[in-house]
Parts: sequence; C-alpha cells; structure tokens
Amino acid sequence: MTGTAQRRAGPPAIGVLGAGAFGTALAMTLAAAGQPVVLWGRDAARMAGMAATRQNAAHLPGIRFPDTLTVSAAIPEAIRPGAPLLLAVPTQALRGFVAEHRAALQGHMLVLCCKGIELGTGLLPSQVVAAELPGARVAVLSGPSFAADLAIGKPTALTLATLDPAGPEVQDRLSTPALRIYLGADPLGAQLGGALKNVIAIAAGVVMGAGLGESARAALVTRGFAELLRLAMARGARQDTLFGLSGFGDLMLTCFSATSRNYSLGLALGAGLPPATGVTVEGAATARAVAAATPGQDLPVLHMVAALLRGDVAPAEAMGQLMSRPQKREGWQD
Ligand SMILES: NC(=O)C1=CN([C@@H]2O[C@H](COP(=O)(O)OP(=O)(O)OC[C@H]3O[C@@H](n4cnc5c(N)ncnc54)[C@H](O)[C@@H]3O)[C@@H](O)[C@H]2O)C=CC1
Ligand SMILES: O=C(CO)COP(=O)(O)O
Repeated sequence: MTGTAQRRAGPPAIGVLGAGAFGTALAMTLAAAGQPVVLWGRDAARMAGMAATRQNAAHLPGIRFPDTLTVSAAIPEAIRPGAPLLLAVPTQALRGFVAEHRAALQGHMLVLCCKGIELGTGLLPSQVVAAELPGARVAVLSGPSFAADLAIGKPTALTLATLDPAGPEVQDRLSTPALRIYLGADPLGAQLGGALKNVIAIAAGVVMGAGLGESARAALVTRGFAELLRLAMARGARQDTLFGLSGFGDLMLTCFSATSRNYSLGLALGAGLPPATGVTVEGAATARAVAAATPGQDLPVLHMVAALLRGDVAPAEAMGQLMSRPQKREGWQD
C-alpha cells in the first residue's frame, strides 16, 4: 500500500468493549477527535437503540455521538487487527468477560479501564486478565475522569501505564485535544491507586453525609491516602505513580465530588439513607477484598469502610473509633 493509500485508509478503528457510562464516554472522546471507534455492548437491543438514536440514553442522555463512532453488538466488528481494545466493564465482571471472549482478545493490546480489586481472589484487573489469558498484552488507563465530563468534551489528563513496548504508540492513539495521556511504567501502582481511592471516597462521603464537616473530610482523606501509600508500596507500587494522576489525582476528584458514585454511596450511608441501586460502585467490593486480604494490618480507614458496609458499625461510631485510636507520629510509613 502506498503512503497516500495508507493515509486514505486510515488507522484501524479502536475497539471499546463495554457500553456503560465510561466505555461510551471514552469512545465519544476519541471519536470526537476524528478517530474511528467501534463501541461494543453485549445487549443487542440496547446497542440497536444507541445506533438509531445516536446517544446512550441510559448513561449519558442527550449527548449525541460523533459521526466516527460506530455502535455494535458483534465482537468481530469491534476488534480490528492492530488497534488497541479498551476494556470498560466493571472489575467484578472482567473475568467472565475475558473468559467468554478469550479467542477474540488473544494477541491484542488490552487497555484496562476498570478500577477495582476482584472479590474472592484479591486480584487486580491485569492479574485477572493474566489468569484468564496468559501472555496477554495489557496497559492500564486510569486517572481523574468522570464519564459525564469526557462525553461533553471537557478536558482531563490520564495515566497510561504499561510495560509493553507498544506503550508510546497506544499513548499516541489515545491522545486527543481533550485527553492528555501521560505514559507510565507501573501498571501495578496505577491499578492499586485507582482501586483504593474508591474506598477512601466512600469514607469521605460518610463523613459528609453524617454532617461531620469539611475539616474532618480533609483529615480523613489525607490519612486514607497514607494507608493507600502504605498498602500499595508494600505490594510493589512506585511512589511517584501513587502521587500521580491515577493515585492522588483521582483521589481528589472522587473524594470531593457528588458526581462520584463511590462518594455518593458514602453520603447515603452517612446520612442513614438507602443507597442508589443498579449503579456500579467499585469501592464497595474493593473494600471487602482489601479487608479480607489484610487482617490485622494497620489500615483503619480502609477497614472501617468494610465494617460500615457490613453493617458492623454505625457511621457515628466509626468516626469516634478512628478518633480514639492511640496517639502516633504523622507519616505514611507507620
Ligand atoms: N463512570 C465513570 O465516570 C468512570 C468509570 N470508570 C471505571 O470504568 C468501569 C466501568 O464503569 P462504568 O462504565 O461507569 O459502569 P456502568 O455500570 O455504567 O457500565 C458497565 C457496563 O458493563 C457492562 N457489562 C457488565 N458485565 C459485562 C459482561 N460480562 N460482558 C459485557 N459487558 C458487561 C454492563 O452491561 C454495562 O453496560 C469501572 O471499573 C469504573 O470504576 C473509570 C473512570 C470513570
Ligand atoms: O473513577 C472515577 C473518576 O475518575 C469515577 O468515580 P465513581 O466510580 O466513584 O463515579
């Protein structure tokens, strides 16, 4: 093929697998920059509805899809040789998704967009993928990015963390005027930061829902971040990753905005109100997974969220328990 013909043919369409809020928003962002994108979802009727109305009415109502976005319920249509695949299904559904589509995913660069820890195994998304698809090529895309912001073209910056030599190429394909992508080489740290910040956001919501005030929230988020650092560094994460977009950056967004579903769950818990149903709240399962994997470790905020979700402690008691712990020196290492 000549250079001109190659340019005319254009790059193969990026596949976004999972047509919930985030998958749709990512697909829209990339397509808005002129990239060919295929957004795949498992529910054929829903995908046909999206194709007809050119919007995702369930998650991002009223925001029209860019013209270069194609909607499909057929995996072969969404997977083009040489193009990255963005996996945007929730963490607890990832294993089943990969197992179901193992043959189709084989050999492709899989960009993992979920933020959580698998319940029952304590594994991170990349470890779940490695277990189901040995030798898979993976990258992690994480950082501060509400779907509602991305879908309307608001800008943000994300970390793309990978050890794969194709990292710079993928960084290039995912970069748009509204999406600044920083390349990182610590997928473990990016995943731990993204998973644990959701648990801390639930705690932040509890504080605000219980009416304990903004000073208490700032204090709790800071001490929660100390736990995030302690736990993630012990598991091999790099400090600069945790201080970056996928750690500190996303922690700030999620702990201080009612747009966050994790923070909103905490708000409801703290106020004694019923939580929203049918909503993906990754921090709930992640809190339970962390508590199961770290008994006896000094992680008071993370463990308190698990206890609150189990109903073992009431929100008012929880803060009292955190405040009455033995006095100690400030620092994140102990
Ligand atoms: N919504 C947001 O603002 C952001 C979400 N994320 C992360 O993205 C991930 C997905 O979240 P959302 O899109 O918000 O959730 P969502 O609940 O809006 O959508 C999840 C989608 O996954 C599909 N799904 C579930 N199991 C499946 C399976 N086995 N096979 C195929 N599809 C399946 C569902 O049908 C649904 O369309 C989460 O890990 C979340 O933490 C990350 C950044 C921002
Ligand atoms: O991860 C997110 C923003 O970066 C989305 O947070 P929630 O899942 O709490 O809505």
